[in-house]
Amino acid sequence: MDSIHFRDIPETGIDRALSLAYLAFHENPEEEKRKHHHDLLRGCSRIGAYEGDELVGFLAAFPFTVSVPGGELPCPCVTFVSVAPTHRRRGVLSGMIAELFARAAADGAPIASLWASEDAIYGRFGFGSATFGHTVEIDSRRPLALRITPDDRPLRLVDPADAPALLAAYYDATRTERAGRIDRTEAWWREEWLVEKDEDDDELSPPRVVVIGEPRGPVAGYAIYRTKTRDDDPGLVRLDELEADTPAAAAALWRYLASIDLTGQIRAWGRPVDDPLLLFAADRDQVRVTGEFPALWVRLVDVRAALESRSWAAPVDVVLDVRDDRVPANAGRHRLTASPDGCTYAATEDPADLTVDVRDLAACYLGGTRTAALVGAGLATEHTPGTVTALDAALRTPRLPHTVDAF
Ligand SMILES: CC(=O)SCCNC(=O)CCNC(=O)[C@H](O)C(C)(C)COP(=O)(O)OP(=O)(O)OC[C@H]1O[C@@H](n2cnc3c(N)ncnc32)[C@H](O)[C@@H]1OP(=O)(O)O
Repeated sequence: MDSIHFRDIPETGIDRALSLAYLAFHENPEEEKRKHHHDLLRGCSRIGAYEGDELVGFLAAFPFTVSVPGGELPCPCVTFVSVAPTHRRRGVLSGMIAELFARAAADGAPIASLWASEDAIYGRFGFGSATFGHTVEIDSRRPLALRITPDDRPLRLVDPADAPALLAAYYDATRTERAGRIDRTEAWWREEWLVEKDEDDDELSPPRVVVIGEPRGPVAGYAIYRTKTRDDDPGLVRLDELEADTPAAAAALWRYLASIDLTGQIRAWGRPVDDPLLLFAADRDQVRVTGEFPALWVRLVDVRAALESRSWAAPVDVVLDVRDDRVPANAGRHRLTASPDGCTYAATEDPADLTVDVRDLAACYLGGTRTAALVGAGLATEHTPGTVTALDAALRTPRLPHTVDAF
C-alpha cells in the first residue's frame, strides 16, 4: 500500500477513470452512454488511487444535498467506486474512503452516502442502511380495488420534454417531507428520469408522464412510467415514480395506471416502505410487495454535526458510547440532549446508557431503523433501561425515509 497515492483526478483524466470503471463493472457501453458518464463525472469530485502514474482505483462523489429529518444537508454521494482487478484486496478502496471522509470533513459535509453494489462491502467503513425500498406488483387485469375514493381532479399526459419544470416544482416543494431524498438538477431530471431509452430494457416505451391537478393549476401529483406489451404476456406498466399530495390523488394515479388498455401488470420499483397504497388497497392479493432492498447507505462522518443538524420529535437526554474505528473523533462517550427545540452532543465522562456502532447509529439517523431493533438484534447494548424507548421517540419521523434516485 505504500506505493499507492491518492489525489484528485483532473478533468483530463476522466476518460481513463471511466475505462477503469468499465473494467471493474464488466461494461462496454456505447458512445452515447460514455459521453453521459463523462458529463456526470465532470460534476463530481473525483478521488484517484495512483501507483506511480497508473490509475489503479477511483471513486467519485456527486455534490448533492440529501434531506434529513427537519431539513437537508450537503452530502457527497459516492458512485463509480472501482479498483483495478490487479490491485484488489490491498486496501485501495479503504484508502479512497479515508480520503473521502477527510474531504467531507474539510468541506463541512457531516454525512456521506452511497448505493452499494454488494451489501457486504460498506458496513466496515461505518455506512449503515438508512433507507429501504419495496418492489410492488399489481395484478391489473381487473380494476384496482381501493378502500378510498380517488380524487376526481383531472389527469393529463405531459410531454416529457416539458415535464422537468412541472415535476421539479412539485418535487422541490415536497421532497423534504421524507428524509433520504436528493435534490435533482434539471439535467438529472432529463437524463436520469426522463431519458428516451431505458438503459436496462430496450423493449420498454419512452417515459410517459401523467399529472393530476386542475388545468393551469399546480401539479398535485404525478407518475412516470413506461410500458411494454408482448403477445404471450399481459402488457406491463413499469412505474418509475409516483408522488401525490393526498392519498386520494395517489389513488387516482394508481387507478389510472391499472386501467391502461393492453396491460395487465404494474411493476413498481423503489416504493417507500410505508407507501399508503399498501393500506388503501382493498385486496392485498392484487397488490403485493415482492421485494425489499437496502437503498441509501449513510455514513455519519461527523456524528456531532449530523445529530445536531437534524430535528428531534421528543425530548431525550442520554449518553451514547459510539464505536468508530475509522473516524476516531466520533468514538467514545457523548451526551445527546435533544428536543424539538434543538440538540447538543458533547463528550462526557458519564457512564454510557447505550453502546452502539457508528454504522448502526447511521441506520437509525434518518428514522428508518429503531434503536430498540438494534438492541433486539444484539447489535447495540442498552445499559440503562428506557434509553432506546426515549431515543426512538426522539428519532421518529412522521414518514419513513425513502430514496429512489439510485446513483
Ligand atoms: C458506491 C459504489 O460505487 S458500489 C461499487 C463497488 N465497486 C464494484 O463492485 C466494482 C468491482 N469491485 C471493485 O472494484 C473492488 O473489488 C472493490 C471496490 C469492491 C473493493 O476494493 P478493494 O481495494 O479490493 O477493497 P479493500 O482492499 O480496501 O478492502 C477493504 C476490506 O473490504 C473487504 N471487501 C472488499 N470488497 C469486498 C466485497 N466485494 N465483498 C466483501 N468484502 C469486501 C476486503 O476483504 C477488506 O476486508 P478487511 O478489511 O477485513 O481485510
